[in-house]
Amino acid sequence: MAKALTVIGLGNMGGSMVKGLLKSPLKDQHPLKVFDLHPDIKDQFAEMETCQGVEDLSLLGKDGECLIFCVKPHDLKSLAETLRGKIDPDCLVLSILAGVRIETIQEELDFQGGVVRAMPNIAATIGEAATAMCCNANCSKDQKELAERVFQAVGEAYWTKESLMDTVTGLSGSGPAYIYMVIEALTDGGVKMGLPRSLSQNLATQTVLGAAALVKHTGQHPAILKDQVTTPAGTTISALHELEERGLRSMFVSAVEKATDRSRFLGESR
Ligand SMILES: NC(=O)C1=CN([C@@H]2O[C@H](COP(=O)(O)OP(=O)(O)OC[C@H]3O[C@@H](n4cnc5c(N)ncnc54)[C@H](OP(=O)(O)O)[C@@H]3O)[C@@H](O)[C@H]2O)C=CC1
Ligand SMILES: O=C(O)[C@@H]1CCC=N1
Repeated sequence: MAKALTVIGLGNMGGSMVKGLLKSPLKDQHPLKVFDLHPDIKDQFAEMETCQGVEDLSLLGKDGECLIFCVKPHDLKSLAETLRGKIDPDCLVLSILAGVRIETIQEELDFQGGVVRAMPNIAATIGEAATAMCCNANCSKDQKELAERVFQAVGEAYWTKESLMDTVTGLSGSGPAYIYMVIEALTDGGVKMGLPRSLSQNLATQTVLGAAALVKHTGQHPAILKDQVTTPAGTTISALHELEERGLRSMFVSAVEKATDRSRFLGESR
C-alpha cells in the first residue's frame, strides 16, 4: 500500500502545501490526510474535500507514513507531546518549521527514524514553490526520494546542508513577502503617476513574473539583463540611479540577513 502523507497544521503554509499537492499527480499515488487543532478549518477549503481528516493524532505514525509538520515553531512542543514515542521508526517526519533543527525534532519526539527539514514557500499553492531541504543520517534512500517527490510536486526542490537552512528561510521562505511588497509599491508608483489601480497591479505583477522568467529561461546574470533594459540617457537609468542612491540593494541584503538571524534565533530559543 502507498504510504500516506499527513499534513499537520492547516494554516497558511499547511493549507498551501495541501492545495499544491492536490493539484499534483502525487494525490493519485498517496492517500492525503490532514489534521489541525481546529477541525473546521478543513471545511473552509473546498479543495480539501477528498482529504481524510484525522481525528486522533496519537493514531498517526504507523505503516511508514510521512508526517508533514506545518505548525508554528513554538507549537512543536505541544504537538510532540502527543506524538512522543509513538511514531514507528519506518515513518518519515518532514518538518517545514522555521529555525527548528532536526536534532530538536528527534529529541522532542523521541524518534530515531528519518527526519527531513525543509523550507518551501507559499507559492506551493500553485506548484511554484522554491524549497531547500536537508535530512538526518537515518533517512533511507526511499524516504529521501519521497521527500523530493513531495516538494517537487509543489515546485522546485534542492538538497542542501542543515547549516544553510536558516539562510534559505531568510531568502526563499520569507522571500515571497518581499516581492509582494515590491509589487504593491510598483503598483502605487503607477497609481501615483495616473494609472488605474487594476491596470497598474496587472502591469507590475506581469513585469515581476516576466523578469524572473527571463532570468530563469536565459540563465544570464541579472546584471546583463538589466543592462539590456537600460538605454543610454533613457528612462531606466534615471530610476536605477534613484534606487542606488536610496540603497535598494543594501536593503534586500539586510532583509535576508535579518530574517536569517531571526530563523537562527527561533532555533536557539527552544
Ligand atoms: N507562512 C509561510 O509562508 C511559511 C511558513 N513556514 C513554516 O510553516 C509553519 C506554519 O506557518 P503558518 O502556516 O504561517 O502558520 P499558521 O499559524 O497559519 O498555521 C499553523 C496551523 O497549525 C495549527 N496548530 C497549532 N498547533 C497545532 C497542533 N498541535 N496540531 C495541529 N495543528 C496545530 C494552528 O492553530 P492555531 O492558529 O490555533 O495555533 C494553525 O491552524 C511555521 O513553522 C513556519 O515557520 C515555512 C515556509 C513558509
Ligand atoms: O515568517 C515566518 O517565520 C515564516 C517562515 C518563512 C516564511 N514565513
